Amino acid sequence: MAYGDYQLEIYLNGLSGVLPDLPMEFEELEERAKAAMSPSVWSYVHGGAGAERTQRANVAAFERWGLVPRMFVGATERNLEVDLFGLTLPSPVFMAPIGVLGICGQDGHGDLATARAAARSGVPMVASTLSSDPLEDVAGEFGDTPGFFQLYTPKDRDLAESLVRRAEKAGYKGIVVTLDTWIPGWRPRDLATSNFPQLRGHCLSNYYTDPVFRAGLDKSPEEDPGAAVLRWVSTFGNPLTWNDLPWLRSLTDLPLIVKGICHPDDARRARDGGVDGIYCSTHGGRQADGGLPALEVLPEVVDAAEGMPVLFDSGVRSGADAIKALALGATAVGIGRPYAYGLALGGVDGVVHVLRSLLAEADLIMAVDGYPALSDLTREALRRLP
Ligand SMILES: Cc1cc2nc3c(=O)[nH]c(=O)nc-3n(C[C@H](O)[C@H](O)[C@H](O)COP(=O)(O)O)c2cc1C
Ligand SMILES: O=C(O)C(=O)c1ccccc1
Repeated sequence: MAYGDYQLEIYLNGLSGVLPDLPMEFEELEERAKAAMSPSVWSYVHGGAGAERTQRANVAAFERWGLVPRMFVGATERNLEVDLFGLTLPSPVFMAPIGVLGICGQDGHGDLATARAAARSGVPMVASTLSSDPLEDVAGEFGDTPGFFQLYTPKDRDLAESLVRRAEKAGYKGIVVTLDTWIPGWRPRDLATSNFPQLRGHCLSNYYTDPVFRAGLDKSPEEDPGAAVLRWVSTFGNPLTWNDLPWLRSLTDLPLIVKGICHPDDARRARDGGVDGIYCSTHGGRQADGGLPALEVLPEVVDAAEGMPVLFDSGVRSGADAIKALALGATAVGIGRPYAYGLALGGVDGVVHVLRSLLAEADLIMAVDGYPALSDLTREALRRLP
């Protein structure tokens, strides 16, 4: 079945009087998610760093590129399959790590719901270190869809190693190390309401179930939650330098992907340091304001990666956006906030709807514009607007 068939399914349902109960447009998705979320969760998910200029720039950057339509191609069959780290994925789309999925879901188990959506849609989830359910339970819901584990490298190296061992055992297919969040960025919205979910004990399940983390506590997190949170604060973010890359690399034989790379020199150095994938991202503008949009730096990062896979996120809101990132050289494109909104609105169904809609649009653009294969989507297919 082609991804674009979701369109026919929706129209046919309409003939029997059933209209989609989930939004078909991003603006409506956002609006309805806002109503479904508590004000604090909405602020945390929707907000970003500073005046949120980087966040807006990430989205706006897609407007500066346009795909050139090609005719007489007869693109009746599209192939969206992509090979990544020895896996064949059904599409070049994945769910970016989001550390508060637990509290986005209505039952407090949004990480599990997202993993179920991965199982149903075939779209891999990159599970965050910050999770309301342990990484083992999350992986238990993946079905046949591969999953990746995102590591926030703690200062305590034994804890880092323990988390990676657990991820390996649980069957994750790669480790994504996030480099841009060893310290939280300046977020005025959340500062104004002292809104930092982790400090209130949310989403720390991977730590609280970890033997190394627990061994560092006098009392268990159940007995003394306050002390456990303070221990988390003291170990959360390791300000890694290039000197730490050999150690990171030595942690696992799984594919190692570094997230937050936006400079070609950093991409080259990471490549030389033995990573398996580069993840170009500005963390959705949540960490630093006043920066370039991720899409702008993607081509130079791709060039520097010299054929190594480049994952991309930040600002992707539609199938059209995904197509542009792919044409600029991304191997796979990460969806962030949109699926968290889908989760808040409709649980597993909401996430699946957001993913299927995005993939349907991407597939239909490849059909309409005559680019039936991912390999047809090159920089030559795009024109830069003045
Ligand atoms: C609420 C929220 C929590 C996030 N938590 C994490 C996280 O735990 N680990 C991580 O690497 N990135 C995290 N990110 C960043 C995403 O992986 C991704 O880079 C970002 O959402 C992309 O921007 P976009 O959502 O605007 O497209 C988070 C993003 C959001 C919105
Ligand atoms: O909110 C985030 O984007 C995020 O990933 C994070 C995680 C821990 C501390 C600060 C930010």
